[in-house]
Amino acid sequence: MLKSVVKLIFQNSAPILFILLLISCKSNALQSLTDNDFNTFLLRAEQLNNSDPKAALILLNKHKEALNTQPITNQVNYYRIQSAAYADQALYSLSEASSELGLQLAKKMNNPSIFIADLAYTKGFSMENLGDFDGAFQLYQNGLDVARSMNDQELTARGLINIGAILYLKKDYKQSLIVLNQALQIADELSDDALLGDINSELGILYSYIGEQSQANTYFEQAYQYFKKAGKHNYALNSLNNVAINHTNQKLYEQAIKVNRILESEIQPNTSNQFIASIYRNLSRALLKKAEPDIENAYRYIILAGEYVKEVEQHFVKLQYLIEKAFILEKMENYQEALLNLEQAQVLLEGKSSDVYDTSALNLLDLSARLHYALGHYNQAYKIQSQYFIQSIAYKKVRETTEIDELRLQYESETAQRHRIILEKKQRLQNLQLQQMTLAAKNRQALVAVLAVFTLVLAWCLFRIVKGQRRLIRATRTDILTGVANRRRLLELGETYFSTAKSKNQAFSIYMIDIDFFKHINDQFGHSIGDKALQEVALQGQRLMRENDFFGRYGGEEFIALLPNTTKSEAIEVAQNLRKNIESAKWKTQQIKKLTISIGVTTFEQDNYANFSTLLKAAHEQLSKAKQSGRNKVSCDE
Ligand SMILES: Nc1nc2c(ncn2[C@@H]2O[C@H](COP(=O)(O)OP(=O)(O)OP(=O)(O)O)[C@@H](O)[C@H]2O)c(=O)[nH]1
Repeated sequence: MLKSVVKLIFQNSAPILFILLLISCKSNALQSLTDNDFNTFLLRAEQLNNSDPKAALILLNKHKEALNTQPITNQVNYYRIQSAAYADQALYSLSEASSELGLQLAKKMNNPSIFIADLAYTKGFSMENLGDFDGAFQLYQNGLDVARSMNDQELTARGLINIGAILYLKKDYKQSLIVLNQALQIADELSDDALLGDINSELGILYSYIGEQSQANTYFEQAYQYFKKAGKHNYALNSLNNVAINHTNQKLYEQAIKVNRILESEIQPNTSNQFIASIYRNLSRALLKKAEPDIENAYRYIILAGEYVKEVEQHFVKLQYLIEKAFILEKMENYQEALLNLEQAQVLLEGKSSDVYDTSALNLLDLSARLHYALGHYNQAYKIQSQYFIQSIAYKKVRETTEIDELRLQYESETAQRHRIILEKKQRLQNLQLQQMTLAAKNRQALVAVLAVFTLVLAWCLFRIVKGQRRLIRATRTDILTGVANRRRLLELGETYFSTAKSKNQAFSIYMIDIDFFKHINDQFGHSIGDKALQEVALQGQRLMRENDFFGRYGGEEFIALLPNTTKSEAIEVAQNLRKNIESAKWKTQQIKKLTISIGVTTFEQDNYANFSTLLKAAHEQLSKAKQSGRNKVSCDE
């Protein structure tokens, strides 16, 4: 079965070794097999592919001679398994060719078959990895049509996962989120651990793309657990690799190093080049960036990674490797060699217009300008820096048009950050130009004009940065629908209140609040009335809490209240008061005659809970108890 969504794939040794093995096995090939024997062998190959794709390929090749005598369905099935095994070894060109053979043969079949969907996904996956996103998207869509027409839920979910991945690669994050959630719904119904692992992986990557790194980590960790449950060791390790990359993205370099060391110890002779390269590249990056950089080892690992990158087919991996290496060489003050690496990277970048290359292109320009500056090529540095400035603005614009509001703000902050860095660099260059121009007295007037423009741009950009950051802070803390604090803000505050309570030895209580039978409101009056009800409850909830308490929306129809310096008995009293007031409230939304809420209460006192998340979990449990005991109730911990 194709595990199409995992981006870093395993179990591949050098293709040359693999070809030698194929040749050596050829002499043992069976000349002919009965239909039944052939089917049994295909089943074995498919099972083997789960644990060792390389061995599966050897087995498949052993029976290649018998293929021509087989019915068409068996032949198609053969290519389906073979192409999946190639993809699992990150041998994408071979996988693409094999799945194409399967699809050609499938045209001759009398009945439609789910094999076609599988083959289309595999071919699409290989194309995706080779950089052809549009082609891949089309194939995923074809496969999905087949899966749907045959009413195959698992394959439908796989199609959605594939499409979700292409969507985020094409920066359509909102649509990607929607499609992945459709897949999640199916996977939940099927309780399919492997599928759930895949979806969590993809959601992790999507969240990481939109800058929600801690949420991304949660998804990667969940993916790890699902894959372990599904017995997919390699995929579980892949999720761990994603965790490590995420740590690096979050600047948690020591943690990234720790996870990478675990991954390093898991490298086997048949681990894929792509995966080994990824571990070494990530280690190198973390070693370079940690508080006390270990440049020597960072260089050692990037060189090691280079040995494996050579064998990797993915253009993008090769490109990133060259840029990463140039970053290290810069730190080693080996500017010339760093530039040589960037020149090679530039060659790889040429003709690539896909969005995926945007950040690499920006990194390349940024570093290149720095290197030229360090080498004293000031004009060149200035030119490249300006190019960087223009491209990063264009990059920002493309993003702004395609994203939902909150995401856009996220990027505004990133762009503002980039602008700040550009400004700093521009300022450095400006100083430099100043020196040059001072020497050339004739150009003094021009210099003044340039400086004036720069100053204006500088002031304008600073103004934008401050404005953008303020807006961002507000938006990232507030729930869009109700205007009260959102989940992120609540969790941040909860952690703070918890540590204050712990250090001052004070009590701290929290409520987990849920509207009873809220689904009925949506079902009866529609979602927009449901939304209004949520807004009103949020308003009332905020109003009915005491001055120092904090009330916000946790998500869906769930709210949380944080009550610092509040003992259990006080908390219960306030909760009952809140519950009664909601029960008897008059609602502005006419359709709502009456609403009740259930409240789970937990109190931290005398170190009874280790941290905020266990306190929150306990409040959730109490909420369930309140629901079970009839709703419109307050339940508290012992
Ligand atoms: N209108 C609206 N509905 C939402 C929103 N978020 C979640 N919901 C709905 O809230 C409902 C929650 O339903 P359930 O979890 O089944 O619970 P319930 O009907 O409140 O019943 P109990 O909690 O068991 O008392 C679902 O129908 C969701 O679609 C939202 O932002 N707006």
